[in-house]
Amino acid sequence: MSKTFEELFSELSSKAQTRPAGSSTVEELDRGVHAIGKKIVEEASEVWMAAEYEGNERLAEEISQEIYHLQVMMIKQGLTLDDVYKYL
Ligand SMILES: N=c1c2ncn([C@@H]3O[C@H](COP(=O)(O)OP(=O)(O)OP(=O)(O)O)[C@@H](O)[C@H]3O)c2ncn1[C@@H]1O[C@H](COP(=O)(O)O)[C@@H](O)[C@H]1O
Repeated sequence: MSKTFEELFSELSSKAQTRPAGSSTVEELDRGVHAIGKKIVEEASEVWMAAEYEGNERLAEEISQEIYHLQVMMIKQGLTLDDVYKYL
């Protein structure tokens, strides 16, 4: 099911609070900043490779994953959307 950036952030924030069993977000938050940072870097390289070699469908998917991991980092560190938006 598709969602907006804001809807995803709201969903992930709720999962961080309620910690439902089986949530990949809860697992990633528990792995910590170092592990989340590695996912962000890994996905960044996948975005790059998709743009160069794999076509726009794959690129869109990789960008969605990067957005997801960036949002997990925001939540881990207690950032709000406005904390980031103020720099846009
Ligand atoms: N959008 C995402 C999302 N994007 C990425 N991921 C996680 O990131 C992992 C993908 O990382 P990898 O790139 O290592 O996986 P991969 O198999 O190598 O994938 P490719 O890059 O090769 O395509 C997945 O296994 C998920 O754990 C996501 N996990 C959850 N969401 C959404 O977050 C919400 C909450 O999910 P849960 O916390 O699982 O309930 C739901 O709306 C989900 O759709």
